Amino acid sequence: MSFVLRGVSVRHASAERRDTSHALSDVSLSIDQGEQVALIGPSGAGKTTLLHTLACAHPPVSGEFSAFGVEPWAMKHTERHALRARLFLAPQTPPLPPRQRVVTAVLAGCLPQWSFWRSIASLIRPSDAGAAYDALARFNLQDKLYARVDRLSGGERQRCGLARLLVSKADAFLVDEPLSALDPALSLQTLTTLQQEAAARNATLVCSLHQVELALGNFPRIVGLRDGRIVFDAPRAEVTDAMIAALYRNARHDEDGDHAVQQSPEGVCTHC
Ligand SMILES: Nc1ncnc2c1ncn2[C@@H]1O[C@H](COP(=O)(O)OP(=O)(O)OP(=O)(O)O)[C@@H](O)[C@H]1O
Repeated sequence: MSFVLRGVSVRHASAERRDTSHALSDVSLSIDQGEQVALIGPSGAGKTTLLHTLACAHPPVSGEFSAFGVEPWAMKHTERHALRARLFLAPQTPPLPPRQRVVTAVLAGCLPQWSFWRSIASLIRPSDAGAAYDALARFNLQDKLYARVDRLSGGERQRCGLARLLVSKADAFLVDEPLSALDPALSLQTLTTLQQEAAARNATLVCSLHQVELALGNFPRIVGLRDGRIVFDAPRAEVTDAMIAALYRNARHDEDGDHAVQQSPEGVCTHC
């Protein structure tokens, strides 16, 4: 089992003190090694928080959480650090130093398995440019190997961040909205590459997506989150249009207070 959460609640350390709500509330979830799971839900639902919790970045305020059979928050800091090397968290906006060459940025994905001295040496002369080239080629970015990161487009930067994941040796890929800067054709190609890599090494893939169609069309298991809670956790064949509509229903009222607005997953008002 990759991850087990039982009644997990998470509160952001930077949340306002008077704000007593939780970013995740009473979340229970089990994810097997090698499973591929899509997280969907409206903005602010808690998808990123859940991914960060799985990556051992946020300690739960209550509940039980284990990753690969151990409890990260009961471990020593150094042990937890070692555990994190098995988890690759790909944020929506990858933290790539702007003046760095793409090759160096991609090879940062190897740092958890490299020695200190090899890591330092690779900053001066990339120690495995071939691996970076191969990873970039899977996203059609091989010609950017020696480009500077700040000369990449948003979509290229996003795929450069994902190429890091390919060179890592992680056992779980935790990927936050990997397609937000990509056009539809590139989105499908990028998602396919991620899924193929996860399947080839039996890595667990948990991926948050705003593209509900892509989630339903490509992932065997769908978890719907809203207001920090799991609304449904089902095989894709069991996810109905009504479940999706309820997940994204926006019950806010306009200024007159009498016009309930419903939003589709793409944020288009379907009521008017
Ligand atoms: N650093 C933070 N400090 C305080 N509250 C936060 C922080 N990050 C997120 N939150 C709050 O936690 C809740 C869940 O946010 P989260 O980013 O996990 O949602 P999300 O589903 O990933 O949203 P989106 O689809 O917009 O990225 C929201 O209410 C958000 O305002």
